[in-house]
Amino acid sequence: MPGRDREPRSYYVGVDVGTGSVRAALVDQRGILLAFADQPINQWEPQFNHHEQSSEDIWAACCVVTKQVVQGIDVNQIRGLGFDATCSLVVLDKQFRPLPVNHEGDPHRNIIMWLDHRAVSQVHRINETKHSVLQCVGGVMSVEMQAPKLLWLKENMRETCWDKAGHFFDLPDFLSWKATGVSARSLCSLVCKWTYSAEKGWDDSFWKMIGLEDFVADNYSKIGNQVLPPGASLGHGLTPEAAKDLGLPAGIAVAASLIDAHAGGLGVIGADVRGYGLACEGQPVTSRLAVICGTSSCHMGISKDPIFVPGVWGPYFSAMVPGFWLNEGGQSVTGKLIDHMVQGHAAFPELQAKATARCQSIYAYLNSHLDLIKKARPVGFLTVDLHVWPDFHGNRSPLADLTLKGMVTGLKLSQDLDDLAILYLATVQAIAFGTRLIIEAMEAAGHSISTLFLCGGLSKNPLFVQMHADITGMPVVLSQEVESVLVGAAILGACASGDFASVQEAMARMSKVGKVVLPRLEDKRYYDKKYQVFLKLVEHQKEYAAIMKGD
Ligand SMILES: Nc1ncnc2c1ncn2[C@@H]1O[C@H](COP(=O)(O)OP(=O)(O)O)[C@@H](O)[C@H]1O
Ligand SMILES: O=C(CO)[C@H](O)[C@H](O)COP(=O)(O)O
Repeated sequence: MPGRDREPRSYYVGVDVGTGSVRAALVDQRGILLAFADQPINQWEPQFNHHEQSSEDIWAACCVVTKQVVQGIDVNQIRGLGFDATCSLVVLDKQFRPLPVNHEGDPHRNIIMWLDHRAVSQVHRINETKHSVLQCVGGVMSVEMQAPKLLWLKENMRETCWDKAGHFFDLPDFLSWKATGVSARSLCSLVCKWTYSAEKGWDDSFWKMIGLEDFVADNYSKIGNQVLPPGASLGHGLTPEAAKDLGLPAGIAVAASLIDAHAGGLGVIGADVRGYGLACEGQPVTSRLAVICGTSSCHMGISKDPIFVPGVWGPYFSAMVPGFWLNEGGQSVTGKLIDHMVQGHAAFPELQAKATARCQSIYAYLNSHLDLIKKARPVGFLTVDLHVWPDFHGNRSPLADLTLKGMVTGLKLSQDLDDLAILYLATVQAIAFGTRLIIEAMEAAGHSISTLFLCGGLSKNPLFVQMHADITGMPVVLSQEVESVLVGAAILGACASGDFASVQEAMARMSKVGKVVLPRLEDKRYYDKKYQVFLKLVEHQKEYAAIMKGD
């Protein structure tokens, strides 16, 4: 279109803090990524099930990647900035300095990560209260939420942490505070991880009942008594100090944030699907399930009315798409489990050497190796006698049982590359069966889902995507921009800038279909049989536990 290039362009910066790395992108009004940068972040595991990070490290990484993506452009064209991050707990003292969350007293490590399971005893006691707030987390609170972690700090680190703490932030809210000096919390974090209700606010009786009456007494000032919808513009925008750190102009709009999975949901769920022949075309957006697959997988389904799904978090009002209720199913380790299985196998050094020699990622190599050994049958049939139960870090949904463990049946004496490749395949399939179980629970409670929208690091793996299509029997939509979580973060920045009237409008303009992967329906019988075995595995695991508990 003549003259179009001369129009001043508007850019947004999205920053996404995942478990393993920080990513930033420069995104335009059509949702196109013009620049991308990433940087790994430190994690500490001082003891089993304790996982910690550093808010200073993470902020420094945000600054590095943001500076990289805006290099060479006129920064005055940047209209807004949005953050998303994992729902980890950041602890600061009364002067906003990091406080240690560990007995070693290392103040650098002031974050209890989302996957930290130190607060098992606390979460059991919280669940025993049967308080009504638990109805909005699937009936059972997860050890990965904030209330049990806060109680752990009070009971285990009273003098060194609890008494000195001035501010407890969800990581996405910490980032928006750091950028603007505004400590208002996002409705997303508070509703999904802190038991806040969009309609009723905090429930004093819950905090008193679990022994954290301290928050009630000081009017929730340490955990948030000002709450804003995701995408709302914060204060006066980017402070001069943060602007210098990030390499952006002071005063640009900064949005109230989202948890990473929720940003992924915004990045994919609103795309225009016309012309792809999908069952969700012409149907309400509630027929779509966004699945954000990174270290963990999160299954985000929305509805017009609240739906209570046992073992699935929510219903949360307006926590992702404004005006809709959200249910969030999840698997605590998916990418992390695949990495664990592959890296722990005896043939891993051989795999690494061969992949490096071919300049391929280990996963691209494994996928081509499976193609080589599958012979005449479809690749998925290589696991006819090898089955995996994937809950190596407990089950988040729909069983909501953190005592569950991983299982593998069908092991042989071989340790070669074929063996590694087939174990990897069985693990990928087990994760997809876990998704099927979550979808069945959501549908039994009233959701009606026809199409999956995948994003996150694992959606770059074609085998992972195809197995999700084959095992759920649903088409999988992949976005035009692989880094859809960053598009979601940029949508927040775009909303805060005022360039779009609503999150829905920004979603419709900025998220786009890239590719559709259809299920191989001819393999359905085989996967139905494997699913039967999958369900038997957990049944048997429970039987074993009962036998061992008996006299
Ligand atoms: N190109 C790829 N092929 C296969 N797996 C990938 C690829 N890229 C990332 N992954 C996997 O995705 C997971 C990390 O996803 P990511 O979205 O980066 O996680 P997080 O947001 O938790 O940091 C890892 O398990 C990694 O192995
Ligand atoms: O609990 C979650 C969202 O509600 C996520 O699992 C958690 O934030 C980690 O995300 P990721 O796997 O992308 O690192």
